[in-house]
Amino acid sequence: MSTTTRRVAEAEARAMLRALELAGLGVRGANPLVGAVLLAPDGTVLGEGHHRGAGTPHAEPAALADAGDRGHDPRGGTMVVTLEPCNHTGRTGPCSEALISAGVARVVFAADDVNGPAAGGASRLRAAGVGCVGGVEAEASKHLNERWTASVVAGRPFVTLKSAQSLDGRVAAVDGSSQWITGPEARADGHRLRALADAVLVGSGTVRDDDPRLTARGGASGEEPAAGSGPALRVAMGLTPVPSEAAIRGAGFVHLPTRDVPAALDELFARGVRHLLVEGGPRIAAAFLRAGVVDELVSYVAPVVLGDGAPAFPDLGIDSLAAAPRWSLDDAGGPAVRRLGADVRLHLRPPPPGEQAEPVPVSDAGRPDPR
Ligand SMILES: NC(=O)C1=CN([C@@H]2O[C@H](COP(=O)(O)OP(=O)(O)OC[C@H]3O[C@@H](n4cnc5c(N)ncnc54)[C@H](OP(=O)(O)O)[C@@H]3O)[C@@H](O)[C@H]2O)C=CC1
Ligand SMILES: Nc1c(N[C@@H]2O[C@H](COP(=O)(O)O)[C@@H](O)[C@H]2O)[nH]c(=O)[nH]c1=O
Repeated sequence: MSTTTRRVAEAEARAMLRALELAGLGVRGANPLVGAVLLAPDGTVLGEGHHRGAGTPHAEPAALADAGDRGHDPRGGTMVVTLEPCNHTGRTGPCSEALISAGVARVVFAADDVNGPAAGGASRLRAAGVGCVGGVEAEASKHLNERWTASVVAGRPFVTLKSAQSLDGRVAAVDGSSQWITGPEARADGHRLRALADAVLVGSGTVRDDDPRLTARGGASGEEPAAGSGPALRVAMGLTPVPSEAAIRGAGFVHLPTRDVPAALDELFARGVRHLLVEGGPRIAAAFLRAGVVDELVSYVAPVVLGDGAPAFPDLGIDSLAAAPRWSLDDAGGPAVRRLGADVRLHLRPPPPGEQAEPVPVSDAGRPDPR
């Protein structure tokens, strides 16, 4: 191997590690976390980019744009990216075509794209004469997007669970009051979570007790959302009819008269939901946890003790510490632990599939089946 070839190979290896770092700046949801670094033929960095969430440019066009902003010519360069470039028009155009048009000569990517409609970028690039190498740091990229991949393979939305709880893990006081446990900064952040999702879901109990609107409003000031600032759907789940005067009703309202979590996810997926935010209440949260479909958890913890109020996640059937799943802090999209006013925000990822507690069979009453 010549010195130049070795230098370029080392630059590509470094660029992949940087691309993985950039990927982690994105937000979890309907799309995977992806980062990209564009190199000149001699290995110099021309541009960097990452995907910032569904509907925004993918990592490769972001890196091309960054190179353009820095006055660099991408022609003949190498795009180093953590996921196989997409080959379809989804919420944005195909990255394979963007790379071909830009005159990029070589693409080095980490993991294959498991998302059927988007896959095939590598073949398209090779057919256009672009050198294409996959599998570099593939395990690191797969680890980053483990839960997103699981949701795509299962053909269901990516599920974010949110809870706003007290120091002792309660989401309501004994009398059912819960507004507000957390302060304005944490609630504003919760509204940003809503805006990121395609749908926000609560159970019948929350509809009855809170009469929530579930819109993504401008935080503490409480103004209504700008048109199109999501979520597209507001969902009530449970057998109880939703009163005609309920605040959740209106354009984008869906009632799912079921207690079956997989059936609810199927229905929402069929309606185009790729990212679902579950806002509770506690029995719905527990049902999604029991079904093993929670892909990330955002918990806002307030410095208040509520004693015997409703626990955040009841009836999980966990009877020993050894059987309790241990979540890990997730720094994707910003620090996993953040101070928001008087409260703390925790961003967590579930244990890997092999270490998950088995889904608990659930009876018709929505409680764990004692069998
Ligand atoms: N602090 C926080 O973050 C939040 C707090 N809350 C608080 O929680 C309390 C309400 O709690 P809760 O009644 O548990 O509310 P839920 O929203 O969890 O509603 C529970 C109801 O959901 C329906 N349901 C649908 N599928 C299932 C399933 N698989 N398993 C169990 N139930 C299912 C059932 O109603 P049906 O009979 O119609 O089928 C059930 O009674 C209120 O005090 C509210 O203020 C609520 C949300 C967030
Ligand atoms: N109590 C509580 C939350 N509760 C959630 O907010 C819902 C009300 O939404 P809306 O009607 O749109 O304002 C409520 O039903 C529940 O899902 N959220 C928080 O960030 N902090 C809190 O302390």
